[in-house]
Amino acid sequence: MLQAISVSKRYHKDYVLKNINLTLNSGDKVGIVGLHNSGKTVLMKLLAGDEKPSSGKILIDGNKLDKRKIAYIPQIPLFDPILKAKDIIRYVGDEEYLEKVNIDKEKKIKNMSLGEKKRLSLALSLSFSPEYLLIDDITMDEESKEFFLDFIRKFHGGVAVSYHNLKDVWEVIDKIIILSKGSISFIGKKDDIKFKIIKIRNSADVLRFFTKYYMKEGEYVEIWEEFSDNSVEEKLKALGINYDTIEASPDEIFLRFFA
Ligand SMILES: Nc1ncnc2c1ncn2[C@@H]1O[C@H](COP(=O)(O)OP(=O)(O)OP(=O)(O)O)[C@@H](O)[C@H]1O
Repeated sequence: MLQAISVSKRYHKDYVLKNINLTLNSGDKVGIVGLHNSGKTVLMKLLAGDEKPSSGKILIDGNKLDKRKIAYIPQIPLFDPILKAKDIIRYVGDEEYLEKVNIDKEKKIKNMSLGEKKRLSLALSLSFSPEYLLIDDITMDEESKEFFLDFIRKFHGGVAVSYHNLKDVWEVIDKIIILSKGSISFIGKKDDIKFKIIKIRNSADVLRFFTKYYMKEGEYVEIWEEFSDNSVEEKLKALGINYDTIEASPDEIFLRFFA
């Protein structure tokens, strides 16, 4: 169990993370999403033990963080550009780990794509048999991205992957954390973030009855309702108003309510 307990982080006077509480259990696959500058990278660094919180604690199984239990893939891994993959892996293990991440041992860092550097970073951690995998951002070449998504699917420990949308990680995650300006604005299972959009052709009647809901005027009125809630639809039926219902995509929901 990797935990953040009341974690805040500030640089000088500015708080970039505020009172973060989260638990990553073995087997959890969590997508951490947020807009640019919402705090994803800082949170990953703290969970990985690369930086210390200004207040609060990061614990692993109730104890002080043990970095060897965590494979942390930074947003941009930094290696000496003149070295080859085999020179780097030599510090921690043998070249079999390079084969596991499909990296040519003779390839120089300066000739690697960002995705390849991230795969090399993973190879370094694999030698420790990590229990948790933290991947900061999956912006990378398609081959590397597919590699990481597949790795997440097969990994038995706990995974947290950060990104700026849910769509690209949706298939491999089962939980969601949304960061907004350094705070958690949503935490829950994938099923907890379901909304439907009820579309009604604009009419004075509809506006009169539903002023308290989130609406967009135009040709259609849109009313957003949580999936489990049927009160708007029941009211529309009672009033004899025709409507269509569509499911909002997870990213529409994230951007509209939690970003
Ligand atoms: N070392 C630092 N010193 C000062 N401010 C920092 C430092 N590191 C991060 N920040 C600030 O913390 C905030 C959150 O940054 P962070 O990189 O975690 O965002 P992010 O969600 O990962 O963004 P992106 O999607 O662009 O990667 C930003 O305002 C950033 O400028």
